[in-house]
Amino acid sequence: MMTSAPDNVIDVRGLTKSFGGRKVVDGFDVQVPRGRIYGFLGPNGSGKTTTLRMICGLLTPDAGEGTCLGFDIVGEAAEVKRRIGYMTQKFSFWEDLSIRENLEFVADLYGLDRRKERVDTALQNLNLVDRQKQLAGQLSGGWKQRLALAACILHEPELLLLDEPTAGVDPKARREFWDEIHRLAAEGLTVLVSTHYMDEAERCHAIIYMSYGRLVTQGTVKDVIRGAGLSTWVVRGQNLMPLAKELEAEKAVKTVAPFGDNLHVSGTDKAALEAALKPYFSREGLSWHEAEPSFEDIFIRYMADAQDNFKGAENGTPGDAA
Ligand SMILES: Nc1ncnc2c1ncn2[C@@H]1O[C@H](COP(=O)(O)OP(=O)(O)OP(=O)(O)O)[C@@H](O)[C@H]1O
Repeated sequence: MMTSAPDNVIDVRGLTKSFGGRKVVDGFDVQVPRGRIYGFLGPNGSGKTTTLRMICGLLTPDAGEGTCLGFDIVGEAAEVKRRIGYMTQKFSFWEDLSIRENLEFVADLYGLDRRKERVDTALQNLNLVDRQKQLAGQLSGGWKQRLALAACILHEPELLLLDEPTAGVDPKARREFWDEIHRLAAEGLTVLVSTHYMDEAERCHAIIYMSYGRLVTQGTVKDVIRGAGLSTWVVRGQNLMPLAKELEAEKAVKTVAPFGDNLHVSGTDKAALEAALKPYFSREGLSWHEAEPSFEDIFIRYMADAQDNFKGAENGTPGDAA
């Protein structure tokens, strides 16, 4: 068993996993310090769920090693599972039980002591007290997701692994959910949360970006934006899509993305990008200015890079390209 720095709640190295001979996680390293919220990003199928499942002892890696909460993720998987809260993409409830009854049921299922106290605390923390008698089957997406989080924290875990917990819920419910995540982190809970939402990534202390089973970049949002070495120009005008097509054909242009009446045009070689765009500057009806790349520009860039690196891959995983 490897030793973990005590402040790193998650410390895994070289995690590798194949399904049917196809490598979906490939030598993945990650360290997450205690009390921090880490966002886990990457395109669909990049291996995030598989990684989360290896970290929490639900899936045995083919190679690599590591600790979660100081326990070996393979040899002591049962200890890891006992101490974490894992919210999967598709959580389910007993639809004809009330919110309170669902939580009581979970508490009984896991043989938890202090059942009433735990359920009351979870209801209070997730603002579910007034709705505790409502049937789970009648709840909207946002309330269901709150109930799922309440069920996840009932056993007072030290680490929460959340797999796209807010997919499909409205911005207000998402904001409330994130308020709760920050409150829990302030109490010392560590959170690793996979998401496709850029605004959620920006709410994290740091992010980890994975593509084709590999770590691409990690750090604070600011670090990641700076480290991407991307230059962005914004062009404003009407009917920009034909122009977007022209710009995409320019070698120095990595990505072109429309935002209302604007196009964000990005490249990794600042001078080459400016030289390529110069002939367009004099076109009538367009105004150009250089801008800070947005977080989304960075991710579109990384996705474009990954596609270049794995050209020929049949359905978007590294094993396909091999
Ligand atoms: N049990 C399994 N058996 C076979 N293939 C699997 C299994 N689990 C995952 N995969 C495949 O591994 C790849 C990575 O999947 P994974 O769910 O880890 O990605 P993800 O990054 O979480 O994707 P998403 O953002 O869409 O949830 C996908 O191609 C998926 O089909």
